[in-house]
Amino acid sequence: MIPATRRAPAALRAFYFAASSSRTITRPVLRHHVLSAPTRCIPSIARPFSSVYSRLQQASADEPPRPEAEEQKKEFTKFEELKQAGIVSPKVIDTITGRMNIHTMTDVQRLTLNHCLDGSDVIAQARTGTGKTLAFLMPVVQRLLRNGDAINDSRRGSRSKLDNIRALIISPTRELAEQIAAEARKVTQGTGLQVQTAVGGTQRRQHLMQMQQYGCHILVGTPGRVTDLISDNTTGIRLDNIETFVLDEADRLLDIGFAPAIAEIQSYMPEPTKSTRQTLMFSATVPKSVVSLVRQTLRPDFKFIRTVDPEEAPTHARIPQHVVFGRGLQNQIPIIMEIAHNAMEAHKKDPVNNMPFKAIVYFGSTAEVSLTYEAFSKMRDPEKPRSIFTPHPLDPCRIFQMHGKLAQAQRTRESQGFRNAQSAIMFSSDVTARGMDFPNVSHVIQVGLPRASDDYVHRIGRTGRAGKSGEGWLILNNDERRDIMQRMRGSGINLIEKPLVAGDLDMTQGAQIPGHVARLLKFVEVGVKSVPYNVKDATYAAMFGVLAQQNPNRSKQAQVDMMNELAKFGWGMQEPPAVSRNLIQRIGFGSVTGIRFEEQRQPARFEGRGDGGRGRGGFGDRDRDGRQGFRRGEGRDGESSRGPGVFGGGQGDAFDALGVEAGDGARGGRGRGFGRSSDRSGGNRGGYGRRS
Ligand SMILES: Nc1ncnc2c1ncn2[C@@H]1O[C@H](COP(=O)(O)OP(=O)(O)OP(=O)(O)O)[C@@H](O)[C@H]1O
Repeated sequence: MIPATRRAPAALRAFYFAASSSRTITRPVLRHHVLSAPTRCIPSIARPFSSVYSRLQQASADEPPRPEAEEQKKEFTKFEELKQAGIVSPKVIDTITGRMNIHTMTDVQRLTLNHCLDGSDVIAQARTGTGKTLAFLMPVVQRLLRNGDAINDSRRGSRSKLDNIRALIISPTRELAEQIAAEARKVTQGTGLQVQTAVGGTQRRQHLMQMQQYGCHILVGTPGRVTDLISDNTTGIRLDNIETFVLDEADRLLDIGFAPAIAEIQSYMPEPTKSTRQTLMFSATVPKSVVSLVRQTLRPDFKFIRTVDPEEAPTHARIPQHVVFGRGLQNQIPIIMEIAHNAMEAHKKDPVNNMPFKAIVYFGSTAEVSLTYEAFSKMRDPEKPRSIFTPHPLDPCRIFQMHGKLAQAQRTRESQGFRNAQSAIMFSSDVTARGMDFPNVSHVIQVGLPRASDDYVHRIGRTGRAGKSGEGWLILNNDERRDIMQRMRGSGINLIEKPLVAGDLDMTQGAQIPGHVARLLKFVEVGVKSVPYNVKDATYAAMFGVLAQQNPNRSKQAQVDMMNELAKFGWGMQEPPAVSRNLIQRIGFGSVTGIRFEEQRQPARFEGRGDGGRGRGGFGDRDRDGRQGFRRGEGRDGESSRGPGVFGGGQGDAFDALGVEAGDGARGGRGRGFGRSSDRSGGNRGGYGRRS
């Protein structure tokens, strides 16, 4: 609840709605600006930094004064020039050019700097990975240094230090907030400015104590934790002195999920009409709906700066974007494996022209992330001895996962691990899709279309950052070919179709496949079958919503048929997982056939079986020269040799029901997993038996 005194007054809200006199600066102007004489630019850019210059005369003593007339003619492209011209503090520039090794400004940095410095409200749109963070951090820091009083709080008591927050930067995710804070700490090094974080998950008390001890001039946080701290009177955190409010990934923060929190945060700040507080909004995507929203939030004379021509694709032209079609959902994991294998081989053969394989793979649900992560983590070569010393088939590529259901400590570990890895795959939900600057990501692989085309742009933007190379892959189903290709072309994205062996395989039939892919499928088989039953169960349930959203044109019956094929031939289950009848009715799948309901399950004691007890689907024996037959006869491999299990006839095993580890399918060929009774972890290991 927002305290009455802090709610935005009606007059202010009316003010937000006032007609805008903002100016939009788009790419054609930029081209002109960049390519021709700067003096012929539109006025606000043609006098770069002149409007800030007079104020800079009052800046700290280490900034040399410069003649104003000369400044007006200059256009700055190098950070060093900003120092020489006295535009930005030498300390800040020395850090950027020295410690961060960044010398030339990007378009968005150059075009927004003077507006940000002179206190204007700005909304800026620039492609992913083009340095938007520095574009807002540098002026934020410079404004604080210019008004030198910000730093003089060393004699304050611990509580009063918390009402000296001068800049608040909000980002939609914890990892992004931490990343921005890390960059802000670099930029402010040696300036005396304190940067603190307020992110959800953990460490509320610790963050507060740190703020009380060291003070806080720049607070970087997520909407939830920031509202939590400012609405709690006991924290002493106040936003009365905020000079700059930054929304990174602004379009995301203004959408329905975050908008109430952002409005609440604003209600604790000085009104823009009665103060010099500025608001800066940055994103790679600024849909029309957001432009009308920001008119309500920014001052009427805000500047809209775009370095992306609305007629051009919002993704980088240098990043090839491939699409591969699979025969069914069961082809997805083999396709990812083939992409990984091909990229690793290419790097081995020609390391100069091919980056080490480092990929982020996006899915529409957390459950799919978990399942694929489990499968890839547990892949191994069944022909090699099972030991902790046996290398993973994708070695040296490391496997990570990232989604919102992980504990914060694990999120941090996974994120750091992926950041530092030379070669890795991170299976991820959209929690990493925006803003995350993982170095040297060579591939972004999207499994199915994301919710919105803007999400596609942000996901792809995790590769090809700061001028580097990279490639995008989109994995779709055959039945989406026409419809989705048309939709993508409509949004200006040029997808290049790239057939892969693993995409064309009919995994419901015996098939002749090339040796190298057959080998990969062996690894996939071990991995997929090791995924615990509860993970497959959750994934199956989640896919009702995900698939319907990804392709609303597909009939519900066709969708369920595909999901059932996946369970059988992709996950090795005899029957698809059972789902709640209520849920199915609610989501409108009531008339679809082929869905198994929970009441059809056997009593719980018979459910204590891992996948091994049930599976007999798509992965099967291979003959010696690497050809594989997919459709198996029952009883041929480990899982069915033990009987069909809970879904196939209720031959449950008391051991299973008790959750006791009774064997190891890989070793003993008898395939036994555990299930739902007490020890689910058993399902990770058991149950895949004999192979020829
Ligand atoms: N002028 C520059 N020259 C070269 N590299 C830069 C420059 N400015 C920033 N960078 C680097 O570029 C990378 C991407 O920057 P940043 O994360 O700010 O991109 P972004 O535009 O915010 O991307 P996104 O839209 O994904 O949030 C970072 O590693 C950053 O250090």
